[in-house]
Amino acid sequence: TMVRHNWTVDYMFSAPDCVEKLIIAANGQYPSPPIFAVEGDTIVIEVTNHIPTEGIVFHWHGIYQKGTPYYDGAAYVSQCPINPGETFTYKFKVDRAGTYFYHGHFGMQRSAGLYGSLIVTLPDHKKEPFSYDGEHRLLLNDWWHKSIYEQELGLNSVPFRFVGEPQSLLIEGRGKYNCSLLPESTASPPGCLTCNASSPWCAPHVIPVTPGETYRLRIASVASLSTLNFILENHKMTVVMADGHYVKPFDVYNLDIYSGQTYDVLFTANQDTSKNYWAAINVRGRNPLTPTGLAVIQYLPNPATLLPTTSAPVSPVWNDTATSLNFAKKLLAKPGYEPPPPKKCDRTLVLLGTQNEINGNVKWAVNNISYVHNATPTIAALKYKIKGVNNPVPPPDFPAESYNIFAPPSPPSATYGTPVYVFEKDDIVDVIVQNANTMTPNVSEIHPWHLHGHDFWVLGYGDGLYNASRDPASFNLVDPPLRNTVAVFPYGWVAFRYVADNPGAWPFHCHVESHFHMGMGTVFAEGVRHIPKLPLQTLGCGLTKKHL
Ligand SMILES: O=C1O[C@H]([C@@H](O)CO)C(O)=C1O
Repeated sequence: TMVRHNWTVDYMFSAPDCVEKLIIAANGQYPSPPIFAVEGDTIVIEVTNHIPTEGIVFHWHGIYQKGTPYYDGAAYVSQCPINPGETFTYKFKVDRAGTYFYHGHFGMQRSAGLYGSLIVTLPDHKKEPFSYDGEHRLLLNDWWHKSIYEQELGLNSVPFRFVGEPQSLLIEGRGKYNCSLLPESTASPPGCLTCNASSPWCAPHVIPVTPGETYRLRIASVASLSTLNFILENHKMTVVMADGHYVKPFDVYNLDIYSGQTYDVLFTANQDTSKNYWAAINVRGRNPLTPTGLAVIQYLPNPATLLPTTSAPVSPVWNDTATSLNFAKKLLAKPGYEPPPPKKCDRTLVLLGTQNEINGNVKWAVNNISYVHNATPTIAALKYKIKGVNNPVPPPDFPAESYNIFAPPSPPSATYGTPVYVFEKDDIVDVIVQNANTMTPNVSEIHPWHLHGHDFWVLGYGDGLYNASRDPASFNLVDPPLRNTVAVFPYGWVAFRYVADNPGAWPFHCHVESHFHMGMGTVFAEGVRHIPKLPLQTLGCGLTKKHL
């Protein structure tokens, strides 16, 4: 079946947390419209860019794009941005049921609010290995009051101005900023809107449940910066899926979700029916300065306005990495439902992620290359053999086994580049992402790494510097979980395996919006000879014009 949408994308004033600001939205809706499809459907989205001043693209996060790598929606990797006034049609198949989402993938458009849910359900003749009575979507994110243009300028300024910790946390696009914290001068519109029950912006998101019934929550994080910890007050959750793949079910009272990840969890409304409860998110992984994001679990027939009288649920302390790692290690593939990985790899790539400095600018780099876009999309450069686009060729290997990951880079040693790691079609590739100290002594940050066009098996995590002769022996080759985004913990490494069976050019990057914007990413490509003819509408920028 074809699932068709027609979207017009524009700027819009919006106040998701009661404070008005500029956002980007499709069809004047925030979050942008949800897409519902059945496994095997073809999704057709006709997008008109109504923004007068900038191009846009849409990335369909977690969708393989087999045979349509040019519709992956990564600006300057898989296509030219859609110019102001242009109409562009995405057309791709969704081949695996699960909880997904989409978002803008040009500049920091995701942080401007350009995202929505993409829910793929099973066809009638297939059944989930679990049962439930109803379901709810929960798109989670962190929120700033500055526009992405001010944020972007700050990131590119000398001295550096970081985006800082978010002002609010949102659940399904709703949150509530503590307006009393705003300076007097900005407390009138367009600043803080009146926070009262009659203002639709200031009401929390509501999750209605019938007592006794079991619900599936489709949780997705599109956060710009924060690791979020999700809690259902008083309710136990059973984790059943991660990034659209079945896991061995296990119970939790809270869960960490990194930007770019999704979880499907089940819970039963089995608490005191006279009350409503909080669904909550807190920041973990960074010293939090942001109040808890809250939604209401409404036990019907209680009114949604019956707010819990309890205080906001509390998450494990932000820097308790052992708890995060413990949760990460509980995620194992459900046997019989997910394929195990191939037993051996053809190639191992070790990638070192560092914070760095280039001409006074704070940057992030992968193997000392800080990623910058080239005006010619990588997929076009590969397909049409346009030289000089993806440099350096070949991109560098891991700098040195003797690199000191426990100290700031010394001397800062990154350069700008537009690398592409090219693999043979069907190569089995192991990737080790090595974390290190930032420019600040004794600081190493969490990074959620996302690969386009693929899922990968998460083979293991380790502390300190990866040891190629010792560590592979510890890899889980029996039941590692499949996913598209995985966190690397402070001063540690993460290893995953994937099969390069999807001809195309696929970004591999930190899903923290500012970090990717500051260069923390690279591109993998495979099966270059098999890349299909590129639709004209994806071209028309950089040297592709000359080529055409
Ligand atoms: O990219 C970042 O920059 C700051 C800090 O490292 C320098 O101000 C921070 O916390 C980041 O995640």
